Amino acid sequence: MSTKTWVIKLGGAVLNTENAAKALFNVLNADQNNQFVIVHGGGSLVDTWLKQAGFASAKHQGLRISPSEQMPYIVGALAGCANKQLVSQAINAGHKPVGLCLYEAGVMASQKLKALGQVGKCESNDDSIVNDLLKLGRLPIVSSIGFDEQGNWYNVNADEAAAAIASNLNAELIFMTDVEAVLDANKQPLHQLDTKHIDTLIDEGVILGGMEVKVKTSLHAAQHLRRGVYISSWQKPDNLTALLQGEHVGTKITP
Ligand SMILES: Nc1ncnc2c1ncn2[C@@H]1O[C@H](COP(=O)(O)OP(=O)(O)O)[C@@H](O)[C@H]1O
Ligand SMILES: CC(=O)N[C@@H](CCC(=O)OP(=O)(O)O)C(=O)O
Repeated sequence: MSTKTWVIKLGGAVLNTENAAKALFNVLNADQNNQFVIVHGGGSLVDTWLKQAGFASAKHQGLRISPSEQMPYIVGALAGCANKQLVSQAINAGHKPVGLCLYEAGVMASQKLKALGQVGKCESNDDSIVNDLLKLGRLPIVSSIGFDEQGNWYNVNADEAAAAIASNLNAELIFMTDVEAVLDANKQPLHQLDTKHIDTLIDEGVILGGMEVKVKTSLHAAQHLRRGVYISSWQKPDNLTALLQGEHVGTKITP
């Protein structure tokens, strides 16, 4: 079997369940045929840190409005605490992780929309150290903090960050979130979704918030990568085992 590179995006809520990330890292340890890059969120940790610092935080279409004065807390939570909590669990599971942000992973950022403050969008380039780290047998764990050419920092949605890295690496892409699949209006899991179906479900308000960003980003990635992208749950490590073996678990977003 030829070696594939997989980008696995972990929703930040994985950090709220003790050792949930470690269980996923154990799955990766059992797979010697493939190589892996972890991209992670941490939205719930950012919520907590901003609240503790006395800031109100608002979202627009699933993206956190990120004023400059809040960025030290956002960067601290995502590139600092969340990243290092995952590094800690990866070491404990027997990996040799390296904590990175988008810059080292070869993804430059720029301001998405003035009204959103320091929210960044991804502008990929090739200057990445990820492949070098993979060759050294290291496990890259990438936060979604990005920089532009002037060194300004940005808060990038972690799903968009994962898609940009998967695109750079031409990798398989899995989003591990806190629900087993994208759910329909009756809360039943949807096994497959394409453009038309996604547009309808968003228009009907069935897919919203963070999931709206995730399905739109998945669709864009699936079109760019020309292959299916999966949304599944980190709550069951067996899901990850099955996905790595090519089984269909959760929702497959097709180009
Ligand atoms: N149709 C839907 N199916 C499943 N989850 C949905 C749907 N619409 C909105 N959501 C919400 O999206 C959440 C997942 O998005 P998000 O919190 O951004 O995840 P993550 O942090 O893993 O990126 C779910 O917990 C759920 O509350
Ligand atoms: C711009 C924007 O919305 N950034 C996100 C980055 C973290 C994230 O995406 O975390 P999850 O994957 O856990 O949701 C935020 O500040 O919450």
